[in-house]
Amino acid sequence: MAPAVAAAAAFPFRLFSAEARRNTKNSSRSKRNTSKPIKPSPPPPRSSSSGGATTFTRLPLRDAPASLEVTLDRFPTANPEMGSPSFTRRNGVEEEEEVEFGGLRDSPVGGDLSIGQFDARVSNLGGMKGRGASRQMVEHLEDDDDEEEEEEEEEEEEEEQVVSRLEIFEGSKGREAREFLSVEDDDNDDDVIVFDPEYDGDGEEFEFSDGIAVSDLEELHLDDDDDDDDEDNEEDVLFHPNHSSSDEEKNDDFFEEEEESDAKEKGVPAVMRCFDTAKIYAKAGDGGNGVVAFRREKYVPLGGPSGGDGGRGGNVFVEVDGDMNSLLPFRKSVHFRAGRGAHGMGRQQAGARGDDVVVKVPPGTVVRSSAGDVELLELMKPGQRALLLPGGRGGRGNAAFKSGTNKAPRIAEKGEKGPEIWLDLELKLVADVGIVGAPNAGKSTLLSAISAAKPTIANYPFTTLLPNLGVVSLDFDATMVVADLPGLLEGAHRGYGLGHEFLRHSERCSVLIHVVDGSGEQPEYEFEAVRLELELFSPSLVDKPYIVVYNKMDLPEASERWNKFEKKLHAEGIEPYCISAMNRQGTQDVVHAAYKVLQKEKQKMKDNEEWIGPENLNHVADAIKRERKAPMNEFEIFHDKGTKTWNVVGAGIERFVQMTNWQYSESLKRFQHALEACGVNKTLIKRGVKEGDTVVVGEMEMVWTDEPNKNSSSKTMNSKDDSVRWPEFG
Ligand SMILES: Nc1nc2c(ncn2[C@@H]2O[C@H](COP(=O)(O)OP(=O)(O)OP(=O)(O)O)[C@@H](O)[C@H]2O)c(=O)[nH]1
Ligand SMILES: [Mg+2]
Repeated sequence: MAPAVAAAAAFPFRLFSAEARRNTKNSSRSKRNTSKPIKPSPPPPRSSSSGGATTFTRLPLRDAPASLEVTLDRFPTANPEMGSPSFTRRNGVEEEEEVEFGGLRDSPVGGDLSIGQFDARVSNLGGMKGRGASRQMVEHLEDDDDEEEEEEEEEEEEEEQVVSRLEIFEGSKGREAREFLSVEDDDNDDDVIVFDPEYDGDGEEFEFSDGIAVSDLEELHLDDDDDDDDEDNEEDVLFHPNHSSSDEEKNDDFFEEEEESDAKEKGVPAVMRCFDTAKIYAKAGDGGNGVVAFRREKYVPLGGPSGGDGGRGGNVFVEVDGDMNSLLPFRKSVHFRAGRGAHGMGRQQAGARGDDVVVKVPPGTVVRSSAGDVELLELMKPGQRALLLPGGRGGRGNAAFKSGTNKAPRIAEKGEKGPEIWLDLELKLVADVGIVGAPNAGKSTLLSAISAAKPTIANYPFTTLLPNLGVVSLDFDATMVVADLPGLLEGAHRGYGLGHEFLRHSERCSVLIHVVDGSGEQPEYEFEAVRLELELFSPSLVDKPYIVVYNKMDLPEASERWNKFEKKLHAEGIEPYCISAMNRQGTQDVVHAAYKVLQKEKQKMKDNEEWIGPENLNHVADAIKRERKAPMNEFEIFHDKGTKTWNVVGAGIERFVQMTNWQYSESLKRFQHALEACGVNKTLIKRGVKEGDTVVVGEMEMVWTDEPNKNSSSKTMNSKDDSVRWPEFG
């Protein structure tokens, strides 16, 4: 049996990466609806401890056309035919140095590639030879998770197919690695050697005449004797397959202009619609990738692994800003993305943390998740700050994988993806007292009479379009906040007029002042109608303590009807006040009465608060953190008989897959070990998985092959390669 087949026996899957498809043009939306039949993939249920509040990026695994599937179907431990490729490092202009490697080699045009245990076929690179293809790939990898680039990607379909294939098989990436190199070299000569099989070296420091020997790095000897100009005599060998420039990604589209068209609500101007509601998108930063690097120092021939960990992604906070009084700023700023962590570097240098993002909201904002309409936070007091989304953990570099038996691990993790979420914000005004009533009743006039507020007053209905706030001072330390709300019409609860837009604000007021227009034809009827509207909108509103104020007593028609009105209300057990808001007559009595009722209400609320206890504002982030700690052996398997697909769903194992960097050869072995050890293979066999069935774990799709199973278990478990390390999540 050929070595390739022998190694394959240890692993019952043929792998193809859904991630590779993500980077393909053909996976774009326009393609999905065309010729290829799409196998429906039932979205596997996810366990979410945040009550459905948080959504994580999940790729449409089975939507991509089958033609793009990259299949790895042989896993040779070594390829004897490969020989020993070499690379040439050019130091300065003339000095040259050659280092020999064995193991991996790739062809610039096509043919067989082998990476560690894999053997894979890259077909027809066409005109995209060598370095050109590498550059293309890097450019698209940078745009990895950027939605805005999708349209551009559609235009460059053909090139991307090549890119997708290369992405799987390349051991290291060209341009970004080179960027890293050049930065280092500017001030520190030649500290780092970046391995790039595609790089032809024109005009830059290093040149590689052939592929990379990823599999045999222990034997690496980079003699530094020629480098007299190297001050610290230290050199790192850096493998960086997916080194994307974090600067570009950082907060680029912070406070992006909102481009999604507002869902038009009939007859309500945008300024009113957005005054107290907003929809925003928040995403915590992804963790930076860990890297594979090896220390190289003069007189230290085997410096050991020195790849640093990636930096943690930035967090998303929500903070109450006392200076804000509406959600209008969110009309323009919809997307809030925290910065991603920087990638790790050689010499065990960890990447920098991503920048945090603080979403500032006015007091009285209720935060809900758009999906599922789950209430997440209620932020009332200025200065309150909640950690909403914690940034992703940085991936570990190869230094972290070093062990007694594997002293030169060639494995590093990708950074963990930061969670993302769409949020509905709703502002409930924080007023102690709300003035309600029919349009033109004199509500704004009353507010202007009792406070320093200057609302617009005019003799026509719906003068007030947005709520006005005023502070009423009774004494040095006795104040209350009063809100004048837009007028209510009959049918307001069904959307007539404007009042219903703002009725919810009155839900938060402790006391209501109900203003009745005394000059109206039937003040009693008006009073009843408004009460009914409040009740229909929310029964809790009518239960609130309220004061009835009969206004415009200076007008003869109002004073004529007062007795009748008063009698009627007395019969209902209500004591109405009569005032002339315009002349400021009787308004102080109303203020004192309202304040008295307010004090009673506050005392009641205080008594209740003792039972509630302090609120944990970070509970959303806590739930996400808990989910991250989910053990790998807690998973569920869903079988779709129609498509012969087995979906393995579990937060732990999916996270493991997401953080696995498939471009390092040892990653597959580690994954293989993980599937075996956490019982996925066993469970699949128990449930009757058949040859050719598809197994989906997170972003990975695999095809099950029966044959190797017979003795796979023992082989895998007895694997001598100790580079397999269990992740320590947290
Ligand atoms: N004569 C007299 N007119 C008043 C009195 N209070 C208010 N008005 C008048 O009534 C009209 C409406 O007053 P506003 O305070 O704008 O009434 P509103 O209830 O705020 O009306 P909307 O905001 O449209 O719902 C204005 O022309 C005021 O001058 C009052 O006590 N006496
Ligand atoms: Mg008004």
